[in-house]
Amino acid sequence: MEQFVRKRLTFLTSFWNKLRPRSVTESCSLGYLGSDSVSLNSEATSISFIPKSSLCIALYAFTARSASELSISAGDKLRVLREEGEYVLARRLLGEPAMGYVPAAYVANLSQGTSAHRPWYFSKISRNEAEQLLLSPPNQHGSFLVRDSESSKGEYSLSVRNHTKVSHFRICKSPRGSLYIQKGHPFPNMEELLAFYTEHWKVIQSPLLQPCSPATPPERDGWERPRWEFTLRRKLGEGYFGEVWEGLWRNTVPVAIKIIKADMKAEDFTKEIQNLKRLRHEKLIQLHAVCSLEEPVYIITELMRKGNLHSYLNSPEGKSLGTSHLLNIACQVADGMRYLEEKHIVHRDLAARNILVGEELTCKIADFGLARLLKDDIYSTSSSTKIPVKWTAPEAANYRTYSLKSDVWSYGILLYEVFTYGQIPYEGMTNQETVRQITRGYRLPRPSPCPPEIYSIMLECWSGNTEERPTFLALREKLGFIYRRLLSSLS
Ligand SMILES: Nc1ncnc2c1ncn2[C@@H]1O[C@H](COP(=O)(O)OP(=O)(O)OP(=O)(O)O)[C@@H](O)[C@H]1O
Repeated sequence: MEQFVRKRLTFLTSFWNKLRPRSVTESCSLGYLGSDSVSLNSEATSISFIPKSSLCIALYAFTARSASELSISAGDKLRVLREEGEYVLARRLLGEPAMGYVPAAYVANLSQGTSAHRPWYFSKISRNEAEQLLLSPPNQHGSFLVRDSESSKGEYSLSVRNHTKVSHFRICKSPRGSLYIQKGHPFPNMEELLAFYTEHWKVIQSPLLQPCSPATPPERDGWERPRWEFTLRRKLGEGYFGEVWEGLWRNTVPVAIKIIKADMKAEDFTKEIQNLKRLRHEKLIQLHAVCSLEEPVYIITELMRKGNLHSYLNSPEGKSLGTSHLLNIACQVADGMRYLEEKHIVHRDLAARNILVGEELTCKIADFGLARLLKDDIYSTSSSTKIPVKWTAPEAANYRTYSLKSDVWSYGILLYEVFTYGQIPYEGMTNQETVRQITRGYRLPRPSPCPPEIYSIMLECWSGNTEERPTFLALREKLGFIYRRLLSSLS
């Protein structure tokens, strides 16, 4: 009834307000949802009537990458419905009604006072954090912030950068609520206190020139996903960087999840991630996502159900493959390598153990941990990275000079693995012996199921003269031709 009369008989508003003052809850939540021009003071009032954690402001712009995410602009007001890992589910309060996930680090709780209207208020940061922030770019001499005092609850501290140092001033609160730095010089609110010391900065010998800039947003790119989206199902294997699990993405998409060991150096595995991010080809393992903002880091790639090619060739299913299937595998790997060749990327660890097998004999190249972009067609390393000697060309094993031609040598060894159903090359020989024999001109013998035509390709790959080794483009064409000819002879 009251609502009806208020709405219809607006000229009686002042009378109604005297008779039955409107409830604060009602007016505040309406103000919040319906207007963009809510001042900080009115926010402060409304916050006490709506669960504190739910009202937030966007600190940075974020562009949604999927239908489940919400694009926001810096300054947008949001209602956070729940927190999920590194993301929050939020509803935009103004403009087009929209809801979705945004990174938690991109929003700040309004009850903590972070607001476009009080850019100098940094609420819960510590004295040390304040110093670090003020002393790092883009902050400079005269940058300042107000934070909650660590030692006196309910009071504040003013931190000001003075050239290369930071000075801190306690802002005390009198029993009547006024604020002061110097006893006997109170101000009714923080704005007035700061206005006074901005003008009379000499009193504190620290000029207040500009509010502190917040830290730049944490680096995120389109690959970063919240961890809760992934569930681990079954351990598939283990490598140098950690365990690999079969898992599900959002309970629907099957994926492989590499869980990086906590003691791994970030620079080592980030190389693999960077390579996966910039390469895309149907014969290269596809990166789906990463969870890299906290440990353990997850690298999520497509799931190849039949595991690595070396184990697969040794399995009953692998052992039953005929020559045409083996040739098909060889063609797929050559195709993936041709793509890397085109991009001037040297893999450095091409071997059957680093090829993954999926349904219908799909093969994809994996393990880009050692892959490098070639500057002058040759990559030299002085580091003593563990070398898979039996797969490595002599010039790379002896002098650490890697090139696409050393990958071609490794490809020849991979052909040998394929046509021997996963036998170890140079079986019974040590690494040292292998290098010695190779340098003397020894080459692996032709495996019995291997057609002479394919064996002569292997020998070309193992030419001592790098120039005489074929390119991957030539290998793909030659093997493709032999494969098609074989298929037509079978049909
Ligand atoms: N995407 C995937 N799909 C299915 N199985 C996988 C996938 N990635 C890895 N695996 C399995 O997990 C095993 C370990 O993989 P991982 O890449 O960690 O190590 P690796 O290739 O054996 O060697 P390295 O120590 O050089 O990393 C692989 O041999 C393979 O069997």
